[in-house]
Amino acid sequence: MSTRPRADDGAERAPRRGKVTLPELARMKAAGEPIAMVTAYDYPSACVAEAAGVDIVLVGDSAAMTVLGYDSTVPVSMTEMLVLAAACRRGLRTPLLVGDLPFGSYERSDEQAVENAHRFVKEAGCDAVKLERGGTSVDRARAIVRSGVPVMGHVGLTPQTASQLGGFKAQGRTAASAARIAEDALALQEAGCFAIVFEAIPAAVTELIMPAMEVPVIGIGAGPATDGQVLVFHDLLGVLGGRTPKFVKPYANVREQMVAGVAAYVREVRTRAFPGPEHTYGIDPEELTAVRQRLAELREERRQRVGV
Ligand SMILES: Nc1nc(=O)c2c([nH]1)NC[C@@H]1CN(c3ccc(C(=O)N[C@@H](CCC(=O)O)C(=O)O)cc3)CN21
Ligand SMILES: CC(C)C(=O)C(=O)O
Ligand SMILES: [Mg+2]
Repeated sequence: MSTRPRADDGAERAPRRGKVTLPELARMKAAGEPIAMVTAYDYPSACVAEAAGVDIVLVGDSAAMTVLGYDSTVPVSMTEMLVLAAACRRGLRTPLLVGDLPFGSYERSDEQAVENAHRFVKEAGCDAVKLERGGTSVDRARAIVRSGVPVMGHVGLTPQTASQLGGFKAQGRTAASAARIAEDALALQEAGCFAIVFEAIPAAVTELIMPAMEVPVIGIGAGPATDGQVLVFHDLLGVLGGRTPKFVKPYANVREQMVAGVAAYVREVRTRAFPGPEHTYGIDPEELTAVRQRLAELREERRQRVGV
């Protein structure tokens, strides 16, 4: 029947019909079916998202911190993002694939924004792109949509400009800040964004804005009122260890398992318990005799050449 990849724990939801599209996401919002989004940064994480039945995969610029080791999202380049996005594409069939435009790749002009959006589509096979903030980003979003590429907006805590926001801190905790978030979200919606991420916003503020939102809103630290949720792959699986944002729920502790696995390997290398016979190639005894003879001949030839 279905040739769709399946999670092997059997705990997965009902099989889905096919590729997730923009109309499908709009239908899910209208039907009140929550949208599940996760980040991915490479082929294995994309394969996991596919097998788990995720609706939207975001190649997040959080890659700067989760897989490249930077201490903010600012340094990651378009070139780096394209490598990661293309790897994700090769692991995905079903979810919508969104490329996160990195800091510096869309602010300069509509032309720059359209060019880099097209690179995500043409060079990495993305279905859509995401950009941060209101203000000039609203014009960039409009330009990219008009150029034929779907755009996801992102308001609230916008990590690319976190220094202007006082760091990685929740937003919308004053009337002025909450009103600004609402205005930015509405402007992005009017610019043609097919969905908007709300990040690190009080749940009560999200609830007040939601009735005005006609496109799907995907929350991360924005409470339960949104149309869907997104988390960073490495956070929800506990790949990294160390501090995680307040909104993260750890569903696994993969780092512990990875360290234990590598440590067990190191132990067995040192005790020569690995490799065992089952990891070792055999050879036909007659061939082995011929090998022995041939090596003896080579040794003899070498002795005569070099002397000794
Ligand atoms: N691994 C990872 N996960 C993320 O969700 C993520 C990144 N990296 N990198 C970019 C941003 C940074 N993010 C963050 C980081 C911290 C908080 C947070 O909850 N901060 C606390 C403490 C702030 C403080 O120091 O006062 C808060 O209560 O707001 C939120 C979002 C979200 N993004
Ligand atoms: C957390 C999501 C929304 C993001 O922008 C990222 O991972 O870069
Ligand atoms: Mg991002």
